[in-house]
Amino acid sequence: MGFLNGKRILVTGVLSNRSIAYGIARACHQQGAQLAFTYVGDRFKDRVSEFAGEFGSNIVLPCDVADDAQIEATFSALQSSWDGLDGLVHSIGFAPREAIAGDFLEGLSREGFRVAHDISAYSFPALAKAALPLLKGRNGSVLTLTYLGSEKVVPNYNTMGLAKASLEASVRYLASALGPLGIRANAISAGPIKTLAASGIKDFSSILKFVEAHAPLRRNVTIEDVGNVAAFLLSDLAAGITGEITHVDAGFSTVTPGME
Ligand SMILES: NC(=O)c1ccc[n+]([C@@H]2O[C@H](COP(=O)([O-])OP(=O)(O)OC[C@H]3O[C@@H](n4cnc5c(N)ncnc54)[C@H](O)[C@@H]3O)[C@@H](O)[C@H]2O)c1
Repeated sequence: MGFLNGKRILVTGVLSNRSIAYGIARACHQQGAQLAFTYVGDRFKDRVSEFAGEFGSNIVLPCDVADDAQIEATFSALQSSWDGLDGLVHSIGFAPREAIAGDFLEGLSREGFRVAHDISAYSFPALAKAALPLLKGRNGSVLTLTYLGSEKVVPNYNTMGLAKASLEASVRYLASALGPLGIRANAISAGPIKTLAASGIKDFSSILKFVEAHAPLRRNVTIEDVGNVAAFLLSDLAAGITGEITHVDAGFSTVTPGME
């Protein structure tokens, strides 16, 4: 028996066993949740199905958030397995490579900005909207993943920092829109973790070293650290928390590096 016993949670964004979404799925499974998963692109279907199997799930649905029709189809398909949803995990981010490398203005383009915001920011409220019929009446919640680069300048994060700022604003607007229905919206601002998405960011390993040297806990966080907080935020233990950005970053965002 765990604190998510009987809860049904849809997890997007599992791509590898290093994905933050994988850590979230594991923690939710350990706390007794039933899980469903999405994947992008047919070639990843088998891989995500294997991960789903690890967590006792056979609900694995295609969902490319760039495509409105796929978003709709995901929730119609989910409805044929589940009559309701208690949690939605949005663990999705993408920006074209030139938008997350080097000089901010050199890498800036209308198309790079559009894609980063479309995939990494718009998709969260869009998924929440599509999930609403299933979420209604169950006191559930929606959760996304953000990063410090929205609040402060982080080298190379560039256009993605702008997209994350938009994503964080959407958490507050979603909290306000969904609150009267008893549905909560939150984000975790995770410290840097070596995942496939993170490897797209230039010089990511130097960020990991810097955080380890300066964070109050003198270490980087893991997908277990993030997963455990996600499970808590998705549960009734967090019934009074909404519109909140919770930092799971070993305290890094609280210090002025070099002056700690
Ligand atoms: N790794 C970090 O250091 C870190 C820190 C803070 C926040 N985050 C955020 O965590 C989230 C998950 O990233 P991760 O680090 O686990 O990397 P990851 O590469 O494991 O996951 C990124 C996911 O985004 C999905 N995705 C990309 N384009 C998509 C699309 N069009 N439709 C649907 N899904 C799409 C990928 O399939 C993948 O599953 C992202 O929002 C990322 O910005 C990561």
